[in-house]
Amino acid sequence: MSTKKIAIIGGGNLGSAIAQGLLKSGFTQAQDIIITKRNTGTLSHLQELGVTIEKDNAKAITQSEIILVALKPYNVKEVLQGLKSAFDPKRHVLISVVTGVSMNELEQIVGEGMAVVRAMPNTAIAIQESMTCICHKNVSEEQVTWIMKMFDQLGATVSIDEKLMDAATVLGACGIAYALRFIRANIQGGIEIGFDVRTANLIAAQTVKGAAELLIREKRHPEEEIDKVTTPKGCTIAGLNEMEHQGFSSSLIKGITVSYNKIVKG
Ligand SMILES: NC(=O)C1=CN([C@@H]2O[C@H](COP(=O)(O)OP(=O)(O)OC[C@H]3O[C@@H](n4cnc5c(N)ncnc54)[C@H](OP(=O)(O)O)[C@@H]3O)[C@@H](O)[C@H]2O)C=CC1
Ligand SMILES: O=C(O)[C@@H]1CCC=N1
Repeated sequence: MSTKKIAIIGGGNLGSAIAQGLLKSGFTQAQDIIITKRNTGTLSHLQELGVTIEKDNAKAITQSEIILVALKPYNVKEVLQGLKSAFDPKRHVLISVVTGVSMNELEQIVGEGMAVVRAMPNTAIAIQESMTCICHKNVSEEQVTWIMKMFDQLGATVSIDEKLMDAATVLGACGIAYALRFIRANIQGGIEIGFDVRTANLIAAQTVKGAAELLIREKRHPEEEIDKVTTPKGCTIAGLNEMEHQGFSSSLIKGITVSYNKIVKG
């Protein structure tokens, strides 16, 4: 358990999910989390758990050591500029989960020499099942150890070069939406061939979980596992080939590159 106080600036979808994951993990106690947003009404579920809800960002920052910024990319610079005087490079570590804003840009806004971390988690962080990619600047060894320990409580963590952060955003953070859409399509198909929606949901989700676990636990390549399922002249290969004729893999690869270009080119 950590006693460092964490301020989450921007308690929206991801900011709240991080607070939930931190509480579930036991890494941080509710009294050591402050979460901010302007319309605080949506944070009552966290308030009930003992988290401090705050409208005043500067107050949250001065009361904390770890400042986790989960604002939208379009207002993060303006909001942080207004908070510059609240930041203390000797005391604070700034962790940004904001898409497309570099560590240099963040450092320029909050102050030269500030310990800056970029982390790219996904919304499964709420249940400690995130994939989080991390890079950092001006961060001491002790701070890195602490940060990795925190994110390790919230799922899997990998350190990457900052130049891969946009790619990490697409594959890991957007990726959860792509995976969910895949599951939804399976549910729709499952209903068409006879299942009620709840049963189809369970079968589709557990099947995807099992497939993922085979890759994660056994460190296998997908095609190695697919080969075990595709009986010659069987129904799996017939379905798979039809999916490929319809552009299944191609549509995913194209979607991923469009998503990436949206971050890089705007
Ligand atoms: N959602 C996701 O799955 C992921 C998102 N990200 C990144 O995380 C960031 C947040 O995304 P997401 O949570 O989806 O966005 P949200 O819009 O849900 O959250 C942003 C929050 O910031 C609050 N906010 C706006 N202005 C201020 C302010 N001046 N002070 C304090 N809070 C403020 C807003 O609430 P209010 O208007 O009430 O103030 C809002 O709830 C983005 O940069 C996104 O790119 C990264 C990975 C995954
Ligand atoms: O869609 C978005 O822009 C954000 C970034 C990653 C997930 N959601």
